[in-house]
Amino acid sequence: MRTRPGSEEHTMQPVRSTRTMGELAARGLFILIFDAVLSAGLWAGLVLLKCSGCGGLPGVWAFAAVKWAFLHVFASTLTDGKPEVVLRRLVAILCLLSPVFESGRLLVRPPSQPYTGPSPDLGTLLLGPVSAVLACVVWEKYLCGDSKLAGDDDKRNARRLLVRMLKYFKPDTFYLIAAFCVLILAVICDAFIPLYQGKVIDMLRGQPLQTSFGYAIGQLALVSLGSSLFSGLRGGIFMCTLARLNKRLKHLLFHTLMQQEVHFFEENNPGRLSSRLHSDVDRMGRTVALNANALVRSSVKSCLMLAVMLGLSWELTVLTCIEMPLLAIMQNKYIAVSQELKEQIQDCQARNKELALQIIGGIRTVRSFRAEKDEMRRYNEALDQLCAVKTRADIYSSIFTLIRRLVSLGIKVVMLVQARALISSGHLSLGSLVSFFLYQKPMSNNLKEIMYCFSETMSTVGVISKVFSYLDRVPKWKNEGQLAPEELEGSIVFQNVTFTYPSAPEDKPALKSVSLALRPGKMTALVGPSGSGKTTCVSLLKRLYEPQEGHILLDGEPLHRYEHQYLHQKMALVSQNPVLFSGSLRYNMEYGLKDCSMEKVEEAAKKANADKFICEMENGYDTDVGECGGALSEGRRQCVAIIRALVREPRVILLDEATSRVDVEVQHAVSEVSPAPLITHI
Ligand SMILES: Nc1ncnc2c1ncn2[C@@H]1O[C@H](COP(=O)(O)OP(=O)(O)OP(=O)(O)O)[C@@H](O)[C@H]1O
Repeated sequence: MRTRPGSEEHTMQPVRSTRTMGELAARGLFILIFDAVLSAGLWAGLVLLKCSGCGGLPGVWAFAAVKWAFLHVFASTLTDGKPEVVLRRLVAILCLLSPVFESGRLLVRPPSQPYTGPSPDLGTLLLGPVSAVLACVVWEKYLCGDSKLAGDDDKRNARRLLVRMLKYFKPDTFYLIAAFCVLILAVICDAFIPLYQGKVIDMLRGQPLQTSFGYAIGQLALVSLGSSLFSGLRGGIFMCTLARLNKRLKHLLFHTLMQQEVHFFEENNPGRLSSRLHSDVDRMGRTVALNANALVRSSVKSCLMLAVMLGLSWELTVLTCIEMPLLAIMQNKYIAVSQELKEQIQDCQARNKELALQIIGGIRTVRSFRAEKDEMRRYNEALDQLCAVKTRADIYSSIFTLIRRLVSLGIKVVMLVQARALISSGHLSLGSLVSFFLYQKPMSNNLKEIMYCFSETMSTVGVISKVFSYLDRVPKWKNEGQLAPEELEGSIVFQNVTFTYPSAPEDKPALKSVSLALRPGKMTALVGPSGSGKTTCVSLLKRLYEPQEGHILLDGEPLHRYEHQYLHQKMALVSQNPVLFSGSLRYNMEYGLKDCSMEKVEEAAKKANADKFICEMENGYDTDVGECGGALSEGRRQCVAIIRALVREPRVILLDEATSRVDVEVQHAVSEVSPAPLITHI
């Protein structure tokens, strides 16, 4: 299997290891000294120019921006142009602390009191660097940790996988453009609904003209109608695009699976492959498409709402916005933990599904050994494991929800206090406050949705990577050739063939330097004790595996030079346990043949002495064989498999203990009609 995209990056030497902690601390100290020099320079300048303040809050923000640029250049010079993340973080905190603190001071001051600007006392000057260093140390030591570099690689990897996933939407570009246009129209209408609601409320308080009241109601009705119409259209187009993507991806994955060598299916059991094909493809398409939709919708809506909210009250907007970074940090931590748990849940679910399939599929064996209780216990244990992981995930989720709600509640209380002050000072009308609150809930929902989309998309990365690893898998077998001669004699030669099953140890070959020749038109029997390699010879002839050494020649040409379809038509196999597919007898008999006439099928059935029992069946050749041929006896299943081989008119027929359960007449008939049968297990 190919390596995961981006996995080569894990071999990169982390920057941190090349620079010691001592060096980092020294660089941090230099940055702090330079910051102190810049701050002292500002105050000295203000004193010399005899300025009473530094230009109010805009001045504080402007100085912070200039300081950021200077400190960043200084940090780059110290680190050969590549400052560590921790140093960049230190610079950012040093520059942001003062303006954020001053903005908060301006917000919580009583409206009657004028804003005085920052004061140059020693305590305030020291507080900035000390809190910045503390914040960086806590972040590095307890929140970020050594896993950060690996995390960066994972994120890069995730981004690459998501970009690749988005490329699969290319054939639906037209649908997507239409969906996003309608989405933006829906969002614009949505964003203006609370504003018009507030306007209508303000009009209810005064004595407005009938016409202007009707006009306001009309505007509200119009945006509401637009919102409903465009939202419906958006949903419809997105779902349609998603269905098309799912179909494409499933087809592609199924096609890739069909190309794989037999050993791949021995390594990956059918339950897991089926789950990848159905649940995982569905999940990855749904997550990426719906999250892209939600992300764009929420982002556009948030920007529009933010603009309207700033217009209503910038003070309340700033308070609303404080909630965001806090929630983002918590969400980030939660994603890291929940992602791991989600993967564990998926693995447990896949195992349980597999176990149930195995037990139900083998119910006859289970019953005949009276092993129901054992199997119930096994399944119960598997369910307990799943339950334990789910409980852990639920506990983490509850703790996260609790903390998130407490933070929101605290901010809401501060907002109410500020709103009261603004209304009493006449800076805010009641209608505007109602509008603001009508915006606030959807705004925070939008932000939550953006964060949720991010975490949900990240948690699907594991699933996407597994599906892509199957899509990228290069089958480990030789490409088929083009040889398809009209005349084929059917002589087979094994020349010094050595073969070890891929899953077996290398020193345990199933065949070792085997040489044999099968002459055309003659019956050859392979006889040997159990495990001596008779079935292996047949599997190699059918190219289910490739020998590691030696050659198998058909009419003097290596098998892989023959065209796939041709080879399997000329060399038909009836295996030990023939597999039939759900459907009619006829469907199973002409399986894999494009234009097979009924006459051919009947002729083959007659040759195998089976037409009598088929005609006796209720619907003759159209009789349903049940799931995997379960409605037929084992002998009849073998008969159908023999007819399936004969209908191909093969030059060589391989009977791998294929007539063990059929009547002597059938056995005789088969050996008579087969041009060159190779019979094993006689
Ligand atoms: N899919 C497989 N993976 C690994 N080893 C295998 C596999 N199939 C068979 N073997 C091993 O290869 C050897 C030859 O097996 P094979 O089935 O060819 O023997 P056989 O002569 O047909 O036996 P029997 O008469 O019991 O059917 C055995 O040791 C068997 O355990």
